[in-house]
Amino acid sequence: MRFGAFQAVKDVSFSLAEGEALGIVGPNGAGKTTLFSLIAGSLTPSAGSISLASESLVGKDAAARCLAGIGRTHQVPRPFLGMTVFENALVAAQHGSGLPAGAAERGAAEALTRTGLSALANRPAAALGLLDRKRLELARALATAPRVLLLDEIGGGLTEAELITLVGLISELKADGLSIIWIEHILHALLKVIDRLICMSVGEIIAEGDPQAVMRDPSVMAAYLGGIEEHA
Ligand SMILES: Nc1ncnc2c1ncn2[C@@H]1O[C@H](COP(=O)(O)OP(=O)(O)OP(=O)(O)O)[C@@H](O)[C@H]1O
Repeated sequence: MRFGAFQAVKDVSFSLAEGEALGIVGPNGAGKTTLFSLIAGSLTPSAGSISLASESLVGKDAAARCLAGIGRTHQVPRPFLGMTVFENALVAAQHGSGLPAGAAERGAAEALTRTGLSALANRPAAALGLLDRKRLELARALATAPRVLLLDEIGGGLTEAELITLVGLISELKADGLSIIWIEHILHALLKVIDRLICMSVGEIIAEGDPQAVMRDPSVMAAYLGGIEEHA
């Protein structure tokens, strides 16, 4: 992926097994969010291919990829602030799940139950605190009925207790069979969930495999110059 002369993601190749949780770490500017945008279709790569369950996603825009099963949360939650929590989930279900009206409504309600937001369903999104905004960001992604869930630094800014809640929730989604790719700087939270870890640096994958082994990799330590938890 090029931004002018700058190549933000280059020669990155990996696969995700069904039901697998894959973590992605890497210093700021490594190209992690750009990679998500390439998968979700909000950026078009200058070269390369991507497929979901052996069906090519090349040429499909972000809306089509969402319908195909790519759900995404953003680093900074972007709810429709003037809408209620339920309306936010409903819009996501109506536009992203491909389900007929009644089923989309049930899907939205289920996403709120799943994320612990049912009691706040009629609250305006603008009134939510950070953890609930993160929950809503996740609920909106779940309401699109994803097969693959992309989580972009969903743990950032949360207290330790809030992180425990979030990790429990993501673990449940994984246990239900959802395939997950999670970009996260908060390593101890990430390691509780993931099966495999990729480390990116300067647009490339520099290590991949067993999470503990990746964290011990000298090239990963060098990329961080001093440790990941401190970096967060
Ligand atoms: N729209 C854009 N135009 C120009 N450069 C961009 C654009 N988006 C990202 N970049 C650059 O591409 C590089 C990778 O950015 P990206 O946001 O993917 O990194 P990241 O690994 O997600 O970082 P962080 O951990 O800080 O979120 C950065 O140098 C960034 O400045």
